[in-house]
Amino acid sequence: ELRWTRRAAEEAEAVAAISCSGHGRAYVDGVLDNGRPTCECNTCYTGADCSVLLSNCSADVNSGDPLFLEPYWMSHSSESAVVFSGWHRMSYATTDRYQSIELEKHIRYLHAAVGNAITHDKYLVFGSGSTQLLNALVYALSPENSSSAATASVVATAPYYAMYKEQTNLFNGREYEWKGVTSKWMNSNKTNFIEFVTSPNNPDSLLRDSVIAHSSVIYDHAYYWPHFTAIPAPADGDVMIFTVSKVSGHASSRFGWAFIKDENVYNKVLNYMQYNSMGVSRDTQMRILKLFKVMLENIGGDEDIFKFGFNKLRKRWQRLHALVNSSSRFSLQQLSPQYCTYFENIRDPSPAYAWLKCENEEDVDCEEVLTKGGIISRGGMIFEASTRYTRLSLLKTDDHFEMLLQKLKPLVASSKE
Ligand SMILES: C=C(NCc1c(COP(=O)(O)O)cnc(C)c1O)C(=O)O
Repeated sequence: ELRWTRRAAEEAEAVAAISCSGHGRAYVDGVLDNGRPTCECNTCYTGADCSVLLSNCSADVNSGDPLFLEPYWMSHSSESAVVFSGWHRMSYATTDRYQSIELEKHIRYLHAAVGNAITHDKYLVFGSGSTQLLNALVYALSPENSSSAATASVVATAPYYAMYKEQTNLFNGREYEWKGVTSKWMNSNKTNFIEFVTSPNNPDSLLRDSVIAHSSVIYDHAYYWPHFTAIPAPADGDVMIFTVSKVSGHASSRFGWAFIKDENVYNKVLNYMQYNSMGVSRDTQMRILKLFKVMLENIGGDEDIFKFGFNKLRKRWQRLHALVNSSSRFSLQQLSPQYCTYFENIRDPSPAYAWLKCENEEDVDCEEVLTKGGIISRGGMIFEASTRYTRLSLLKTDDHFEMLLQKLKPLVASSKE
């Protein structure tokens, strides 16, 4: 017999029943209109119920907002819901590391089930988003003192995820300094590098490895899941970062984790977390635990989230690829079918992002070419690549992807011989 949870359950179900015409969402914490949460519409849709399609509205495929997984969770609503009591875990910490023991266990179970990482010989630290762990690890891998000779040089191979540079420069620690792209240092006898390696890479989705000998490497495996790539073998880096934003799609829950082999590096990251935020929200940890339990229960079955994500992204990639290949104006990164140890077969590409190149001589600024055609993308400059490239996110809703194709068609057609 439900007692104190009934009102919360009734409220959540009433809001979930607000349809927003399938082009938006209402949330329990949404802005109220006459006491009822309003619909928050997908790009280009408006009206009280998101039923109005704005004319001349741009397709926004800029951010890697992982809404492609929203339908999965809506079809697993009862298993994935969580109710919080008003007194749930009010204490700052019930363990010395602010970390849920059960969530630690389930993260390791998930990696073991997917086979994308070796974790038994590594320490595990949580972050508020993997974004928080990026600088925690730069700090932990930098020398203790700040004598300039020992300052760590932080680098990445272009094109790279801009956060690495922007965050390192903003935090501007005495022990480390952003030193640009790896190509500048390939034959240098300089030491003390910290190299960010994103695999699969953002923006081009290619699998990568370190290129600077003897560097401390931060492997960012945000996308090393079967949704986005074949899993040829489990990753086994000394420092590996993952994020719930891309594996379950819950970007706004702000939860990431790092596996760290070296105990000293691990302790320095814990120290950083103590002074930066005193851990990650336990509300978030409880929610993520529930989500991971659902994912683990469905591994290998018809409701496997990785099957869902892979099939969705593979179809999107195939449709985009066919359109782009129908003329010579644009080209995409080359991705080949590859054997995947998770699906135990050779699988098609299903990248998170399309790395689009403008091939016509006059189209020197590809982002601008698309902007004029009504597509908001992320230009190559941000990734320290040529302006001839721009990134298209394939991670958003069906509305976003369909609008992308609709706006891209006339641009592709405009150069058909
Ligand atoms: C959302 C986007 N990137 C998220 C991201 C992140 C951020 O993850 P969070 O856990 O959501 O903070 C980390 N690493 C890589 C390689 C990423 O691409 C984007 O590029 O649009």
